[in-house]
Amino acid sequence: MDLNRGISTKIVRVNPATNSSDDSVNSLILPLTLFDLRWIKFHSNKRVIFYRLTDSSPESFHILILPKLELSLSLVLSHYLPLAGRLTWDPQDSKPSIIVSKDDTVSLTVAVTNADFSFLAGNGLRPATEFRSLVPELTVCDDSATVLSLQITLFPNQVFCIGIASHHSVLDGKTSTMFLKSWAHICRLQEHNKAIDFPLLPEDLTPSFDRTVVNVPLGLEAKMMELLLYLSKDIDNFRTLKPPPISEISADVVRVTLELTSENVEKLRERVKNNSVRSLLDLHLSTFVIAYAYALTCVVKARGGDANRPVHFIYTADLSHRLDPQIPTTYFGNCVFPVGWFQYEARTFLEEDGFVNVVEILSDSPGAQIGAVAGSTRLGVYGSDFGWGRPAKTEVVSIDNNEAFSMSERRDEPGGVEMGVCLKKSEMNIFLSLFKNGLSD
Ligand SMILES: CC(C)(COP(=O)(O)OP(=O)(O)OC[C@H]1O[C@@H](n2cnc3c(N)ncnc32)[C@H](O)[C@@H]1OP(=O)(O)O)[C@@H](O)C(=O)NCCC(=O)NCCSC(=O)CC(=O)O
Repeated sequence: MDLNRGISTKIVRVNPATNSSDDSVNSLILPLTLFDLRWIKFHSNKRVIFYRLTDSSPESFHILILPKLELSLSLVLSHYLPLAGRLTWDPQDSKPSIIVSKDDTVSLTVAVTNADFSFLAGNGLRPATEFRSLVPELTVCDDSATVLSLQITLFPNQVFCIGIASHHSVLDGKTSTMFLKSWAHICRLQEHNKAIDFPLLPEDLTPSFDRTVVNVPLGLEAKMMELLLYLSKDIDNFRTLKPPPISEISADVVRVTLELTSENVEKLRERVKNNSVRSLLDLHLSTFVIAYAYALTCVVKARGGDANRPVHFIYTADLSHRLDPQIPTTYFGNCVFPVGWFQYEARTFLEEDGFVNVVEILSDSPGAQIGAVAGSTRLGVYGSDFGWGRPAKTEVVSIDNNEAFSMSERRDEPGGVEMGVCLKKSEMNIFLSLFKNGLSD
């Protein structure tokens, strides 16, 4: 593993805890639904979450904290068994399934680094490449892929981070955050010395694996496989779980974290109301639309270039409460689907009213394709407390290669939005000046 700044690592395999009197944790097959299938050839979602410990030394991290994290991981995996399994596409099957076998484990990399936490977990400009070494890879081959891979990295001065790589066809943002909160919940029980052999999870964190709740018309899955074939860049080798190759991240790509306060959002909202020719009833002026339209307009303007060049933009919608019947909030699996626009040219964004134009577009009904906003302000990722306080910072690492934004709630204030953006340094400087100046206009 290429690790910056003197990281040392070891890899441990964590198995789902089994009750010695119960040998039922043997094997499990979980089919993919329509909403899972859309993501089978996607690159893994990668997130890193930084925690600041209160009173610890590297010794106590290894002696006390790491064992608690490992034990609670093993316990939580017994509730989330599919995460120990593999996405598997057998030659005789028309679609992949999740298969868990008796001795399946999750890979946990344990690393120690002397990188500067306050720099990496700050909001300023940071080389995007530095985050790669904090999150492990999934193992993917043509007919099989691991579902979850974890890394815990200890920094100097009582800080550690958890890096999570997950397969999008198994976990969407809601399910992956639920898993994280469940792990944190069980770890907190250990931390408070309430160690119980097999702790139950609260109802809102107990995953439901019942696939029959996804009630979609028969035949849509076959249509989805046709769509994937159509979108595949390698039609001759369609039956592979390997995602299309992506180019290496260039060394001049930098990451920044931006916040829009509720006041910023309100001001931008007023700007749309005052400048749009549309009736207010035709505008969807949510925080999400305002933030996405604003940031995207600044990115397109920062790149400049030919006003006729196409600009494709996309987001992912959670359909769980939009289906009839609705899907329970504890359902384990994807309920998200990508929504996108492909017919616009850069000029729409470059005009003086570019931001207002994009709000109007996002207010309309969509077409469909891949996603470019990772995360959501609704997932509550800053609520994942393992017993040492809320995260100091979270980053979606995987936005560094697909021009996506990440979104989450703000850590310290209600309302507004925290966004992550990765751009080449030269574009980033222009983007930041547009973003900041636009808020003070
Ligand atoms: C399609 C959307 C993005 C559109 O969002 P909008 O906010 O514009 O529109 P909306 O109709 O949903 O909401 C309108 C207003 O109601 C509020 N609102 C609605 N439902 C809410 C809820 N459950 N909790 C809190 N607020 C809610 C919104 O905050 C907003 O108010 P206000 O204006 O005040 O905010 C969203 O509905 C959605 O589906 N979000 C979830 C997307 C998601 O799950 N992403 C993760 C993808 S997977 C992924 O990325 C991988 C990973 O993370 O691992």
